[in-house]
Amino acid sequence: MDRSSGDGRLAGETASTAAADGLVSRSRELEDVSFSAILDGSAESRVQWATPDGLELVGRGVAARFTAAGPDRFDRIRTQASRAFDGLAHDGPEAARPRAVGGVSFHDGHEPDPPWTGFDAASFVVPEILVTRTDEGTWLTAVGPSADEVDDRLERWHERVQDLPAMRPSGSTPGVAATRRTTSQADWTAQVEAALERIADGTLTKVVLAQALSVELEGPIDVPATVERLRRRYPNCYRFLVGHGIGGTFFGAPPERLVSKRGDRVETEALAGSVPRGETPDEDEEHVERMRADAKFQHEHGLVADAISDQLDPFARELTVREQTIRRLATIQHLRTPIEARLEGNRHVLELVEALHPTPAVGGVPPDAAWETIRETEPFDRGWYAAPVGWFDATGDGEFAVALRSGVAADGTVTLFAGNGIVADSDPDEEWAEVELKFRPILDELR
Ligand SMILES: C=C(O[C@@H]1C=C(C(=O)O)C=C[C@H]1O)C(=O)O
Repeated sequence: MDRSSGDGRLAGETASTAAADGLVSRSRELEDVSFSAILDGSAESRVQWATPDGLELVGRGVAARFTAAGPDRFDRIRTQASRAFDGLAHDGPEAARPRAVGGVSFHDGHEPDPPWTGFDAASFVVPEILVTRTDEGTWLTAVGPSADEVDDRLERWHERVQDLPAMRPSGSTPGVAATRRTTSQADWTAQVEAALERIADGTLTKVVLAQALSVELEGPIDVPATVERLRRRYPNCYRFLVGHGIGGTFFGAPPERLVSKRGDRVETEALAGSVPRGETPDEDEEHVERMRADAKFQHEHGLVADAISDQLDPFARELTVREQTIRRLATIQHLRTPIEARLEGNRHVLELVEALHPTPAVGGVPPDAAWETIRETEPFDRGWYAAPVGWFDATGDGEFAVALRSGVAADGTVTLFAGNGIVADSDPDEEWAEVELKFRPILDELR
C-alpha cells in the first residue's frame, strides 16, 4: 500500500505555501538554554537529535513535512524535500540552517499500528522553531513561508526561550509498574536454534533477532528529561527523540552511526559483537580480549564491515577501513571498525542511507534471507527500531544513527527493543544475556 502524501503537504500546514514560494528562515544567537525545557510538554511535532561530539538540535512545529511509504520511499522524500528547500532563503550562520529531522521504519512495508501510531515508513519535518548548538554557539532559527511570519515567530520564541531555565532538573523517573516480554527465554532458545539450522543448511549466514519489552509505567514519563538523563549516562552515544503530535514519542541513545556526509566526505562504522562491562578495568579488558580473540565474534563483526564496504564502494573514489577498536559504554562493550570514504560525484545522504540500511549489524547476511527469518520469527513489529534516524539539509548533507537502545512511549507504556546477531556457534543463553544488557539503558531510566 502506498500511503505517501505525494507532495508532502498536509492540510492546514505551512508546507503548502513553502512548496510554492520557498522557505524563509532567520536565526538569532542565544545564551545557552535547556534543550529539554524547549521540548517540555509539547503536544505538537517535536524532534531532538544530538551527536556525541557536538551538534545538538531540537525542533518544534512543522514548516514542512515529508512522508512516504513503499520501496521508493527514499526517492519520494528527496523529491518532496528538494521542492520545499528549493529557493530557501536563510539569514543566519550555516550551523543554524534549517534541517529536516526524522527517520524511517526498519522495513518499507511498515504499517503505523500501535505503538507506532503516527510513525510512517518514512517521515521528516523541517521544524518551524529550531535550536542548534555546536562548539561555536547556540542559535534559535525560525522557518516559515514568509519573512513576516518568520520574524514574528523568531521574536515570540526568543522571548519565550529567555524565560526558560538554562538548566532544568532532570526530573524523577516514571517508575515501572510491570514488564511484559514478547519472547520467553524458552521461545528465544527455540528461535535461535531455528536460525542456527538455517545457518547450518547454508540458506543464512547471519541474522539479528530482536525482542520487545513492554514496560507499563507507574506515573507519567517526561521523555525530554529521560533523554537528558541518557546524555549523562551515555555521553559517547547519539540521542534522539521524535514525536509527531499524534501517537507516541520514539527516543533513545544509540551507540551506532549509520552514516554522516559532509560535502564529499562520508563516515560510517561497523559496530557488532557485544560483551558486558567488568567490575574493574582489568575485568573490562578480559571481556574485550576474549571478544577480540574469538573467531565467532570476529566472523560476526567481519560480515558487517565487509557488507558496509561493499555497499559504499560504488559511491566512493576512495574507501578506507580503519583499524578495529572498542566502543565502551556504561553497560556494554562492542567491536567497532570505522569506515571512511570520499564520494565520487554529488550524492544525497539519503542515497547512502538507502544503500546501507539495514547493515548486517541489525539485519543479516544475505539480506533477503535475513529479513524473511526476522519476519517469520519476531512476534512484533520493529517499527522504527534499528532503522535510520537523523537529519539532512538543503544540500543533501546529513547524519544518521541506527535507532538502537530505544523505546517508544505511548499511553502509559514504553515498548523497548533490543536484538543480537546470530551466527554459527551462537549460544542462545549468551545471546539472551546480551539482549538483556541492551534493554538496560532505557529501562534503568524508567525505574
Ligand atoms: C541490535 C542491536 O545492536 C546491534 C547488534 C550488536 C551485536 O550483535 O553484537 C551490537 C551492536 C549493534 O550493532 C541492539 O542494540 O538492539
